[in-house]
Amino acid sequence: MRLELRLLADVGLLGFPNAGKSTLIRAVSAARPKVADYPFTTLRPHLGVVRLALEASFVIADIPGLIPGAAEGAGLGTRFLKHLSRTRLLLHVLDMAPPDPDTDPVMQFHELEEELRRYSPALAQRPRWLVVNKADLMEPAAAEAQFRSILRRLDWQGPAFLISAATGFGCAELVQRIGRALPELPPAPEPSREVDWGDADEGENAEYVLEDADWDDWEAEP
Ligand SMILES: Nc1nc2c(ncn2[C@@H]2O[C@H](COP(=O)(O)OP(=O)(O)OP(=O)(O)O)[C@@H](O)[C@H]2O)c(=O)[nH]1
Ligand SMILES: [Mg+2]
Repeated sequence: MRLELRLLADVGLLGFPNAGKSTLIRAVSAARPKVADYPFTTLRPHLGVVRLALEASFVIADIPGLIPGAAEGAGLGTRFLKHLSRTRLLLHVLDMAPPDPDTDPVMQFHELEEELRRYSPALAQRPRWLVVNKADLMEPAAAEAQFRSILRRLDWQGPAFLISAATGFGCAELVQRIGRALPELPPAPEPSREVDWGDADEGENAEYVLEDADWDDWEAEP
């Protein structure tokens, strides 16, 4: 048996490095993960509490970015995705204006989705909203046109938001919509087995999970 610590969050952020996940969690919560213009700034998960009106709140998790090949361990791999296993909603954060003109946000979307599917088909089925970030890098009309073009090329049918995590544009509407949607979303799946460790050091937003045994590790009795 293997003992794992998992963080508990309602909403998880998914995206390539530099998409602006940490900037977004800083914009909507008191969490202060580091933000920088190089990939893999975030090296471990961070939780932020988003406070809404009327005492309501939800917890959002920022995890390290994923890159193509993450399922085989490229970059920081996919192991941090386990912290999203109990979320009820995923936000797929896309950089709408990557610095390299050859980088296509729609291609990046498909690449990340592929890594997610390879990690866990169940997690890939979880409700996922599209968050198109860095709107401030373009004139408003151009940003809107680029947003529409991304949605059209993805044939995106679900909720989608044009935001700027840097200026806060669109962020209030995003968190309000999340707050309204969460009560309607299916509950997070229960882990197979849980261990009650009382007041574990990691606080109320963590749980220990006993993973099923890998029987290949066991030797047969003589
Ligand atoms: N102009 C602009 N820059 C942004 C915005 N959001 C993030 N950035 C910049 O993009 C870079 C990456 O931002 P981060 O928030 O660190 O990105 P991340 O997705 O957390 O990256 P990793 O931790 O490496 O996965 C930083 O230089 C940010 O200042 C935005 O809305 N507009
Ligand atoms: Mg980050």
